[in-house]
Parts: sequence; C-alpha cells; structure tokens
Amino acid sequence: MASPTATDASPHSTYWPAPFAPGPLDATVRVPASKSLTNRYLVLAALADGPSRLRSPLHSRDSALMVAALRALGAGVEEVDGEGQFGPDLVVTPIDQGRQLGEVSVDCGLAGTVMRFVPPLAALCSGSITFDGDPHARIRPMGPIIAGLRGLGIEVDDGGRPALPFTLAAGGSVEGGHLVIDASSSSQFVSALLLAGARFGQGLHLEHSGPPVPSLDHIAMTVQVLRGLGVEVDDSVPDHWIVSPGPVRAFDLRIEQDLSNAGPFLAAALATRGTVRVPDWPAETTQVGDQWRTILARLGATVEYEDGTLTVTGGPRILGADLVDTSELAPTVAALCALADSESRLTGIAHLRGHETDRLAALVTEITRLGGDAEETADGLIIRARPLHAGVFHSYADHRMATAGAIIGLAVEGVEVGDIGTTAKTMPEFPELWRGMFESGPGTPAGTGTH
Ligand SMILES: O=C(O)C1=C[C@@H](OP(=O)(O)O)[C@@H](O)[C@H](O)C1
Ligand SMILES: C=C(OP(=O)(O)O)C(=O)O
Repeated sequence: MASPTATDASPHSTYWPAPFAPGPLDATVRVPASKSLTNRYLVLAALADGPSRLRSPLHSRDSALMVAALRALGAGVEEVDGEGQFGPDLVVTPIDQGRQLGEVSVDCGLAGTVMRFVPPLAALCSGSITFDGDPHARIRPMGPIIAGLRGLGIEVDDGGRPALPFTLAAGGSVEGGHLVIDASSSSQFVSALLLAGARFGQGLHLEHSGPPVPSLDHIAMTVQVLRGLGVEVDDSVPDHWIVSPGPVRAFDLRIEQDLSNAGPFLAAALATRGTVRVPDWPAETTQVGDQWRTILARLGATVEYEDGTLTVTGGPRILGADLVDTSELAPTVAALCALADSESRLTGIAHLRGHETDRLAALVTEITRLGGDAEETADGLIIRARPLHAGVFHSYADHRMATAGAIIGLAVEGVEVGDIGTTAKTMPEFPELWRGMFESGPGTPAGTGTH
C-alpha cells in the first residue's frame, strides 16, 4: 500500500483500495441529509422566533462545525431521538442578540457554509468573534463577506488580508440597507447575507456587481428556504435580492437527503453498466443534485423516476458531453468523463479553484496520474477518452475528490484513494455505503445492514 503524501490532508491518512466491480452493480442506496439544507436551516433556527426542530439532519464534519459555531454564539442545540437512519434530530433554541458573549472563537474547518454563513449571523450578536479554520480554509475566498460586513458598518480586523482568520466586533444589531458585493467567486456570499438579512433593522437590498455569480441553484435554494419560513424576498431583478425585515418563523421539518452526495452512487451505475436506485428522491427540490437526472442521461444512462425512486441504469458505454456550470457536481461528472469513450468539455466552473482544493488542478493531476487525458481551461476542463490504469488518486482534503477516485476505482482495478476519511466532511458513512452497494440489491438499501 502506498504511503500518504502532502496531497492527502490527514497526517494519519492511509490509502483506501477502491472496491473494483468486475460486473454490473445492482444496488439501492439512501444517503445522509443535505449539507446545504442542514446548514441553512441551522442558521435560520438560530435566528428564528422560537425553538425549531430539524428532522433527519446531516451529521458530518460540516454540520458539526455549524452546530459548534451556533453554540459558541449562544444558541442551544440539542440532539433528540428521531426516525432518521443516520443519526438524531436536532432541536435549536435561538440566539439572544442582547447577551454579551465576550470573546468567542469559531472554527470553520474547511466548510464554506460555516465560514460564509456564520459571520453575518455573528454580526447580530454582542461580542468579539474570531473566525479561523483549516490551513486550506485560509486561502478560500472570503473578501466579499469581510467587505460586505464592513459595508454594513461592522468593524472587522483581518490583519490587512481579507481572509481567515479575522475578528469582528459585533454590537447586537445591524441596520442593513443597500449593499453591493462581488459574488463572482462564490454564491455563498449572497446566501450568507440573505440568510441574516431579515434580522437587519431595515432588511437588506443586496446587489451583485462583477462577473457572473456561480452556483445560482444554491441561491435559489436560500430564497426558497427563507420564503418557506415567512421571510419576504424579492429576486425578480437579476443580481438584486431584497429581503424585507421581519421575523424568521420557527419550524419543525425533515431535511431531504443530499442529492449531490447521491451522485457518486448513481455514477456507479454508469461506471459498472449496472443499476442504482435512490428511494425518497424528492419530487420537487431546490438541490442542484436534481440535475443528475439530465446530466447522467447526457452521459448515456437511462434515468427513470417512479414512486419517489430515481433509478439510473448505465448504458453499454459512457458518452462524453459538454456540460455548463455543474457546480459542486463537477468532480463526480469529471470522474465519469474520465471513463467516457469520447471528449467532454466542462465549462462555467472556474470558481472550483476556490473550493476545498483547487479542484480543476487536482482533477487534471489525478486523472493524468492514472493515465488519463485531462486539461485545464480558463473556466473548466477538457477530458479526452484514454484508457486508465491502476494507481493512487489523491484527495487533497476534498470529499468530492475522494468520491471521484472511488468512482474511477469501480471501473479500473487497483485504484487507491488517499484519505478516504475526508468524506466525513459531508458523508462520514461513505466507505460503508459504498461497500454496501456490492451487497445490496433491488430492495435492500446499502448501509442498512451490517457491513
Ligand atoms: O450554498 C451552498 O450550500 C453551496 C454553494 C456552492 O458554493 P459555490 O458557489 O462556492 O460553488 C456549492 O458549491 C457548495 O458546495 C454549497
Ligand atoms: C464546495 C463545497 O463545499 P463548501 O460548502 O465547503 O464550499 C462542496 O461541498 O462541494
């Protein structure tokens, strides 16, 4: 077995022999709850007008960091028994804006949703609040949040470098009003400010100015989640979002499973020419992962949706495709394109360079290491058909790099993935669920038995 290198974050990381599938898989899989929905609802529960309950929420590193951040800001977060397959429900008691917190530290880990969503919420508290995270978190884009908070009149000390770590002096209220930011490096800057906006004195008129905002589905999710909790949001003019001041209604709701994280499992159907079913697929959703229906069909799969189950069956070959703005789905898509028999062009994903790692560089390096043909462009990737061989696929502390390596390993014998534990960022159960696909079938969801 290979030994760890600097491209696999954990000093304790080992290489995970990716299970190879000599024949078609036939599996049924349920995955844990959506990171994006869990962390939005956690933030909104902390701002709500009473206690809220998240049913079947995500329990992963990113959600645990969010829970710890909210507790540090004075919210109560309690685990209570629920019906979720992947852990307890969460009951949240909101923050008390007037309570003096003194000096507080928030660890953002590598979670974009924590480093971007929590500072505007923290600005509504009273105290000196310091944000920091993993070494790589210190180079993820943060400027627009820091500039945005300053534009709202909040004092931020970033030592002259607009990035983590930084400290904000929160005075218990934010007046709000009109604010212009450049959100071209992440949609999370918009979502972050909108989530807190209703609790600003005048609400918020947020305007984006700059190159296009990526990952617009995630902003649509934020808007819909806010509206569902009684917050008025006007998004009728492109690049403008107007949040009216008012209460955030306390709630009790179930969190949908993470459709982006269902992606690698569905991709297994294409990689092995098999069939993978995901039950409880929402009929309507704001999750970007709903795009699997069209993306996987473009790559040659048959996709059916019946009685709430999405069924994907791989074709005789994986087709290359040209796909635009696949957002957080891109690493999974790229893994399939590396197994395709014609060229693919992925565009509109330049901002992936600011994700958990520089995903464009990482994908090119790791696909090339396995003998593939991948090239970076200004805003994406070109991946050409070329047979792959055994070898190591490094994960760079990036859960979606690790799952991309696992997908390739289904079809290419002898792939070893660095630091598979990094999948705990959003899906700690990944290795178990992945192995479970080999023992699953039409009726037995992977990961529900003992593996
Ligand atoms: O708001 C969210 O929950 C997310 C927004 C997107 O961020 P970017 O706009 O930075 O791509 C996405 O990639 C990330 O995984 C989750
Ligand atoms: C970009 C991602 O995460 P984050 O929320 O940390 O930005 C992701 O999960 O693909």
